[in-house]
Amino acid sequence: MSQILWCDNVMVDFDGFKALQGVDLMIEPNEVRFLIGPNGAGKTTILDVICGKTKATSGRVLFEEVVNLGSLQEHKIVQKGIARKFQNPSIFSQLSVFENLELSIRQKRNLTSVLFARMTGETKNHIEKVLEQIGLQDFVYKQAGELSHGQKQWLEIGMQLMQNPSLLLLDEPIAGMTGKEREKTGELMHEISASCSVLVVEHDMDFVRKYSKQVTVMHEGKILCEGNMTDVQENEHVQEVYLGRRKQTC
Ligand SMILES: Nc1ncnc2c1ncn2[C@@H]1O[C@H](COP(=O)(O)OP(=O)(O)OP(=O)(O)O)[C@@H](O)[C@H]1O
Repeated sequence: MSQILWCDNVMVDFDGFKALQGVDLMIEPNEVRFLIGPNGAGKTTILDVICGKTKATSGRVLFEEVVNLGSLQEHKIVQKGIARKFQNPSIFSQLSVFENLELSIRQKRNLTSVLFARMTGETKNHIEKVLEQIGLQDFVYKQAGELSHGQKQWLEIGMQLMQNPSLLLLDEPIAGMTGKEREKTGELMHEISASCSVLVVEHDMDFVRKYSKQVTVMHEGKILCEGNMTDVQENEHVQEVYLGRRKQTC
């Protein structure tokens, strides 16, 4: 498969305001792609279109080359393998780390049946693998509400990973984190990319510089440029419109 996601000429018009004006974006399997741009550039809107929260006015979003996401409801898009972690964690504070992960398994089960059902070995293995990935193996029985801010964010990433996504959308994942937590999150994103592409919206340029390979810059609802961080920093249009200056480095 040559690409996991293809946004093809996507337009979004909010009552006459063109938030996206023909966005073309391709994400490859196992890629970590950073999406940057000034406030109002359309970053969140493109994530909203991908996960079905907002419907494109025109254009297509193809997933795994064949599935047109535009025709699907949000929960169907999740079932197809697209997970999204929003900025504010939506963990269950009263439940343990383990229970939060168990609840996230992609199955049509309600809370009671999940808590009281006998767990298969496969499920346990999956939870253990995710616990290790997110570095919470020593906090299995800790109440989620008692975790640190960074740990809560990782738990929520883990909850998304329990669904075995092919594409994970992250919205400013390091906001409010300490230096060490940021580092761990950067490493985690690359670890995750072994099994899943990651599209991450981020404002922290130091973090982007450190952990990016490919960066897409958006401005006024369009893709301004793409490339590695060095290419992006040297691009005059980026310096002009994104950074508001010319011939300087970001
Ligand atoms: N539901 C809506 N109705 C009208 N305008 C909207 C709506 N949602 C977003 N917009 C506008 O669309 C533009 C793009 O917004 P978006 O949130 O995608 O930008 P962004 O790049 O994520 O910005 P930020 O970095 O500040 O979060 C903005 O001008 C915003 O005000």
